[in-house]
Amino acid sequence: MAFFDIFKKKQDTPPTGEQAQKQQEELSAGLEKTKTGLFSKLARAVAGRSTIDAGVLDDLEEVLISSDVGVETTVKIIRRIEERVARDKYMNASELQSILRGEIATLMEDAHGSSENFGLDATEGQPYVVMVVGVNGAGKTTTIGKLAAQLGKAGRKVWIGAADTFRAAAIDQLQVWADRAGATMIRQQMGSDPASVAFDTLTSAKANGADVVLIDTAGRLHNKVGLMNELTKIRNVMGKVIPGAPHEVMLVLDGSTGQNAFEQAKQFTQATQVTSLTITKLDGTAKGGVVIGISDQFHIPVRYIGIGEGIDQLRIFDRKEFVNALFGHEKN
Ligand SMILES: Nc1nc2c(ncn2[C@@H]2O[C@H](COP(=O)(O)OP(=O)(O)OP(=O)(O)O)[C@@H](O)[C@H]2O)c(=O)[nH]1
Repeated sequence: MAFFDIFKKKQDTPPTGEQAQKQQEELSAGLEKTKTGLFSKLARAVAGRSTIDAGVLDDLEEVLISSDVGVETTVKIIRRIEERVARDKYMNASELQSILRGEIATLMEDAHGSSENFGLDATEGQPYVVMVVGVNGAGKTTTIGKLAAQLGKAGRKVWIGAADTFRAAAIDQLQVWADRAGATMIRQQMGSDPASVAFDTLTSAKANGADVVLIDTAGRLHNKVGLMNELTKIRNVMGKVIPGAPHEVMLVLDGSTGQNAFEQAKQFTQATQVTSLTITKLDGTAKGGVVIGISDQFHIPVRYIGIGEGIDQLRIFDRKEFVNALFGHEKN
C-alpha cells in the first residue's frame, strides 16, 4: 500500500467546500511573502513596456533568479517563453504573468508526473517506512511530529524511531511530539548507533502491527562520505527487518534558506536515494520559488510543504493549489 493511500483514504471525511476554501486561503496567506515579492518584481519588469521583448525577458530572468527559482530552472523557463514569443511575434507585456503561470504549471507537472509516486509500496500487512533526512534545523523533528499527529488523527498506528542520537535535546523534543501525537517512540541513549535504533524501531513496529514508521536521522553535512555511509547503514538494517524498507526517503529542506536548500538537495541526493521532498518554513519567506526550482532540477516530487508551526500547517503538496495560491485562480 502506498503512503498516499494510507494517509488520504483514512481521513475521516473529505473537506467540505467551505473547509477547502479555508485551506486554500491559509495556503495563500502562507505564501503571501513569496507572492508579493514575485509580483512586485514582475510589475517592475513590464512597467512601461508594451511587448515581451528581449529587455523584458532579461528582467524576467533576474526576477526569477532573485525569487530563488534557481538558475537552471530560470533558464529553462526563459527559453520556453522565448520560443513562444518567436512563434507568436507580438505578445503583449501584460500577458507575461499568465504566460509565466502556464510555464510554471507545466514544469511542476513534468517534475511530479504521477504525484502519488513517492517511493515503493509496502507489502500488505507490513508498516510503511519513511526515513527522514535533512540538516539540523531544517524542520525534521517538527515535520515528523506533525505527520505523526495527522496520521494518528486519521486512525493510523505510528511508530517513531529517534535515530538522530547525537543530541539529547533532539531526542527529547521528538519525544514531546510523539507523546502529543499518541505515537510510540523507540529511543536509546544519546550517542548510540543510529542503525541500532532503526533496527529496534522496525522490529517493534512490525511486532505490534504499526501502519507507518517514521525514522528521524541526524543530518550532519560536514563529511559527505560519512553521511553516505551512515545513511546506507541505516537503510541496510531496515531492509533486513522489513524487506523493501525504507519505502520512502523524505528529504526535509528549509525553504527560507533559498539557494542553500538547493545545495542541501544536491548533497543529500548524492549521499542517498531521496524519493520525496518536504519544504518547510515557506510562511516566513519570500523565497518560495525554491519549490519550483528544486522539484524541477532534482525531479523529486514535493510531498509536503510547511506553512506555519501548527500541526495542520504541514500540508500535502498539491501543485495546482500551489500555482493558484501564487497566481490566483485561472480566469476562463
Ligand atoms: N514558521 C514555521 N516554522 C517551522 C516550520 N517547520 C518547522 N518550523 C520551526 O523550525 C524550527 C526547527 O525545526 P526542527 O523541527 O527543530 O528542526 P530539525 O531539522 O529537527 O532540527 P534539529 O532538531 O536541530 O535536528 C522549529 O522552531 C520549528 O517550529 C514551518 O513550516 N513554518
